[in-house]
This record gives sequence, structure tokens and C-alpha cells, in this order.
Amino acid sequence: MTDASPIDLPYDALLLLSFGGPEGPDDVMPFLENVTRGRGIPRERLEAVAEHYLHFGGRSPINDQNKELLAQLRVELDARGLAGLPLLWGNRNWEPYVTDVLREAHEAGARRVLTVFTSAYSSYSSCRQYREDLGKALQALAEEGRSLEVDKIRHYFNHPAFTDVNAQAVAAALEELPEPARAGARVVFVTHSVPDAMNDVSGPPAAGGGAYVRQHLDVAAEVARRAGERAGRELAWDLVYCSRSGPPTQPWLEPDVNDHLRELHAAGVPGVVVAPIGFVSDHMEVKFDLDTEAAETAEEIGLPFARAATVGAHAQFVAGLVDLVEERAAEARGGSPARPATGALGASHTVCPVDCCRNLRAQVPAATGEDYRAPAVARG
Ligand SMILES: CC1=C(CCC(=O)O)c2cc3nc(cc4[nH]c(cc5[nH]c(cc1n2)c(C)c5CCC(=O)O)c(CCC(=O)O)c4C)C(CCC(=O)O)=C3C
Ligand SMILES: [Fe+2]
Repeated sequence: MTDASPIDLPYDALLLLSFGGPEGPDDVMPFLENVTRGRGIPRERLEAVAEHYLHFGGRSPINDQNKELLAQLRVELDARGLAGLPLLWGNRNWEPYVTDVLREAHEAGARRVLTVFTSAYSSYSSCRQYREDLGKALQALAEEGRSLEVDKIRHYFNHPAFTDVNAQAVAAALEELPEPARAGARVVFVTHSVPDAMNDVSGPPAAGGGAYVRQHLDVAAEVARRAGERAGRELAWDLVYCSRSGPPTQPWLEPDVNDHLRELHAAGVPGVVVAPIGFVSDHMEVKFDLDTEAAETAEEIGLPFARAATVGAHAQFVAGLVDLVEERAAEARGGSPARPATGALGASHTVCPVDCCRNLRAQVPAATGEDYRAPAVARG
């Protein structure tokens, strides 16, 4: 904004855009109402999820994890000569709200902001909804006479930093299993379930949909391969789901992690590493659905269980994010930087194409997309 950074980025600030979470018991219901407004989630499910938060003192772990990620991003940016680049944090569903953060940035002089989402994959919930909330923020600011341009880094599910740090975590979790469970242990990759219909329209329409599952399968295969290299043997794996929340009549991605652990046990699998590749840090889904519920299932059936760490604020992951910031900046300047990616899918698009991860309920302008038109700015 005022300090020019020694490396010339075409951006005035970097924004970490996240989900947000409650800070105490009184925040829990208002937070859940923010998250589920207009989403048709049954009341019973909301009450059950409120209990999960209250079980942890009404506080989501996500905010502290984001603060840690911000601290590490700051260290990495400074080390690369980007000490002058302001680093901001805003959320979709709780304070600090993204609209307020962008307003402050605008007041401080920012006009072009690069965003990093705390979500690695394509789907309405994991990408487009963030883009729509950015769109709503830009609309609100335009009505105040403030104009801002916003870009995002590409999806990082298959960036080598993400897959490699996950592979290290799987290899480390394997070591935690007691012998003889370790030798025949299976890797159970877990992500957030979404409605089948949401997966069906995920990703660029030209790719035929299904990107959410396809991307997770690609990451799982690559992480298992890399972890297997570290462990010195091939690792068998599956992809399963947690945190289903819609009405029972609506099909969501399955199997559920708990059902799957029972099946593996019945089939004679001697132990499992549960690897939450769908989450970038130990969110409530990880703390409750995996560390509490799935761990209890495993205990009940006598299945040795180790949970692999999420990438969190791991230095190698953070360096990968800053690589992606530099890559996006180079593209914004019209260059053609290297775009490293692991697995079979290739590097993801930089700018989401028209109807990418379509919203099945409404047409809402989604920022950072090919078809996004900045709202008209009111004259102050
Ligand atoms: C794909 C996906 C991610 C991963 C991508 C990403 O990270 O963004 C994610 C992340 C998160 N989801 C979170 C919390 C919640 N998600 C809910 C509801 C839903 N999530 C969905 C999908 C996803 N969600 C969906 C399809 C619904 C149904 C309602 C709807 O169609 O929108 C509900 C309502 C209650 C319930 O139904 O469970 C809550 C409270 C938190 C915060 C956790 C914390 O506090 O640590 C985080 C990081
Ligand atoms: Fe969610």
C-alpha cells in the first residue's frame, strides 16, 4: 500500500480467505446460522453440530490455525523480499468478515488484492462459495464507492508442496501404529462429503463435472505412492467421507468413514492410517468427526488407528503457497511461469471458467472468474 515492496508484485495485499469459526459458546448458534442460511440443513443436524462445538468449549480450532498459518506466511514472505506486502485475513462466516477486511485494505490504499483460500479443491462449497462471498463483498464495497480488483491463486490440491507434506504425514502416522498392525495397514483418506449433485457439477463444465472426487482420488494416489516410497512398500488405500449433513433423502458422497472402518476390520485389515487430505488444518471436522468419532469406532472394534497430520502451517506447505503467489503474480504480469503439479491431472486453471462449480440454487456473481464483471461503483 504505502511501502513499495522490493520485489514488484502487481498486488497491493495478500488476503488469506477462510471459513471462520466461533470463538466461544455464545457465537456457536449465530455462526451456524451464518453457515447454513438458505442451505436446507435439518434443525436436528444443526443442534448436533452445535454440540460438537460445545464439546470443545464453543470454540472452533480454525481461527488459531489460521493465525499460525498467517504467522508462517509472513515469515516466508519476508524471507523472499516481500516484507512490504500487507498480509490480511478474512472469513466468509465469522469475524473478521471479508467485507470489513477489504474495506480496511481499500482505506489503506489497496486496489488489487490476491487471495489464498484455505481450501485446496474444486466444488461449490470448497471454491465457488468463497468466490461468491468475495463477489458479495465487492458489491457491498462498490455501493460505498470503493472499487477493488481481486484474483486468486490456482487450486493447490496437486501442488507438490501439498501432496508431499501429506505424504510425510502419512509415513509418520504409519510409524505410530504398533507392529504387527503396521505391516498390513491401510491408508484411509478422508474428505468432507458433499451432495452427489454438487460433485457432479464441480470443476470446469468442459471437463464434464466430478472434479471434486477426481481431484481427491488423484491426491490420494500420489500421497499413497510417495508415502509408500518412504515406508519401503506399496500402500493400499481408499477414499472415504465424513461430515455428511443434508437430509437423508439426498444422496451424498459415501462411504462414511465409520462404516468403512467397520468393513475394513471385518475384512481382516490389521490397522489404519486415517489421512484427512480434504482439510488444510485440524478443523472441527478433523477434531470431532475423526479424532473423536472415528477414533471411538476404531477403539470399539479393536482396530489400531493413527491419524495423519494435516498440512497446517508446515514450512514446506507455506513455501508452496508463496510459490503459488509468485506464480500468480508472474501470470498477472503476462508471463508464463512454471506450474508444477503432481499426479495425473496437470496444473489447475488459474481463472475459473464460466459456470465452474455451478451454484445449483441461484445465480450469484462469483469474483475471480472469467465471467465476473466488477459491480458499478457508486460515486461518493
Ligand atoms: C467441501 C466442504 C469443506 C472443505 C472445503 C473448505 O475448507 O472450505 C467444508 C469446510 C468446512 N465446513 C465447516 C463447517 C460447517 N460446514 C457445514 C455444512 C456444509 N459443509 C459442506 C461442505 C464443505 N465444508 C456442505 C456441502 C455443507 C452443507 C451445507 C451447505 O450446502 O452449505 C456446517 C453446517 C452444519 C453441518 O451441516 O455440518 C458447518 C458448521 C468448517 C469450519 C470448521 C471449524 O469450525 O473448524 C469448514 C472448514
Ligand atoms: Fe462444511
